[in-house]
Amino acid sequence: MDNLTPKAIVAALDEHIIGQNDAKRAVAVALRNRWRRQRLGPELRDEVTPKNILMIGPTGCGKTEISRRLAKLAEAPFVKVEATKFTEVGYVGRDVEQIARDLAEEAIRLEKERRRDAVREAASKAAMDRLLTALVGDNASEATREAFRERIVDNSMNDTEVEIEVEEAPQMPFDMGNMGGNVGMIDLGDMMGKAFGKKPKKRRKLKVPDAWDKLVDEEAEKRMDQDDVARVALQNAETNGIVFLDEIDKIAVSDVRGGSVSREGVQRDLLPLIEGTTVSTKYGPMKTDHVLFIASGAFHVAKPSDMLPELQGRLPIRVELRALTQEDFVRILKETRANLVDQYKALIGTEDVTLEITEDAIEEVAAIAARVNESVENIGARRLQTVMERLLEEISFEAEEHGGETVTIDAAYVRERLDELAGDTDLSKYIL
Ligand SMILES: Nc1ncnc2c1ncn2[C@@H]1O[C@H](COP(=O)(O)OP(=O)(O)OP(=O)(O)O)[C@@H](O)[C@H]1O
Repeated sequence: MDNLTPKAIVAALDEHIIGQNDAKRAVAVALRNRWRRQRLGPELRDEVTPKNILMIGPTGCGKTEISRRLAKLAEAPFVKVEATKFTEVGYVGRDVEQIARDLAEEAIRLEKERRRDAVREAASKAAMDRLLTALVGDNASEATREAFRERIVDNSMNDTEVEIEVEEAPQMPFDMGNMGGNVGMIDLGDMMGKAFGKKPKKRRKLKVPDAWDKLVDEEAEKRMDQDDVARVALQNAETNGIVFLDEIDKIAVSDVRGGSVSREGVQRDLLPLIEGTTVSTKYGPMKTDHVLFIASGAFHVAKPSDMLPELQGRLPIRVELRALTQEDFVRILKETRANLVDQYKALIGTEDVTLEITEDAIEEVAAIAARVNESVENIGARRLQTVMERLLEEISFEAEEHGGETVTIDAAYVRERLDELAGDTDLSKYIL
């Protein structure tokens, strides 16, 4: 974290996201401010609240991607929520607290992943012991066990089924769907586990690889101090958590009637969460005061000034992201790390086929994506996915018949595969 200066953060984001410099700078500063806050004395530290960000820009231009990458860089718990979800029928006010619970859940997952390495070896050994006993019984000789072990390791038993005893959360005895959003607090398995000293077990028949995964999981869990995991994770969610609130513009316009929940109501419900409140999670109470909120929307119809004043005040940093151009598409295809072109090359490469995509083919793909965005609907860089998939459909389908060959995609091939589709608005609507 010490090395993550704003410049270093922007440089890291640059590897994945083309353009959108204002947004990158804003999130970089927000992240660095957290690090700075940790360095303050206790009195001041509690006063400094995150400067939440409002990202304004059309769909598919990198808003989520920047936020997600930022979280990954900081190893911070991250959740994405559609604000419109809370306007649906059946919504009860407190549902928004589920956002904090989801963040806690994500922090737990991260913390367990972090600790998994330390217990991997011991967990694998114990899992193998249990798997072998399930396969050959308690009384088999060491030689038999070893023979089976080798067969498991070299994947010869992948289709074999085995019955193992696994920990299981019991079925819900009644419909908890009616209890609104607070179900997240209750884990019946956990409760019963605590009440009876351990989780209930159940015999299940699984394929050997699935049984292996399940057993390693269980053995790893056993070796972690769950209370400590919860404590560290909750603290991480509180100080480093990032919530991405998409489609905030859709709840900014004044109310519509009939069935749906008041949009202003949703804004009011979100406020305490953003201002800082304490939410009860199944791991304990979680404070949201220092969670970073990144709200985002296209704001084609509503304007940021249509939001409740209190909410506007809580999203003080405004950044605009611009719609992507054909030139951006070329760069996205060529320059970003693990770009689509490299992905397809690698995938097809596994069939021993060398896939070449020429420069002018990439230019042509970008031009077609831009054209379809203009004529059908602008879905930004997402269009590249559909166009590339269509372009490579035939090669993907037949690849294994061309082992050892080199397949070259040039501009002529791109035009041949896509021109007609791209030129026909009706067809593009369905296919590209
Ligand atoms: N500027 C960019 N550079 C590289 N890739 C991009 C860029 N913008 C978008 N993408 C790619 O396009 C896809 C969609 O982008 P993203 O999820 O960030 O959209 P968004 O702006 O959040 O839109 P929405 O509000 O609809 O969710 C992602 O796979 C992302 O990698």
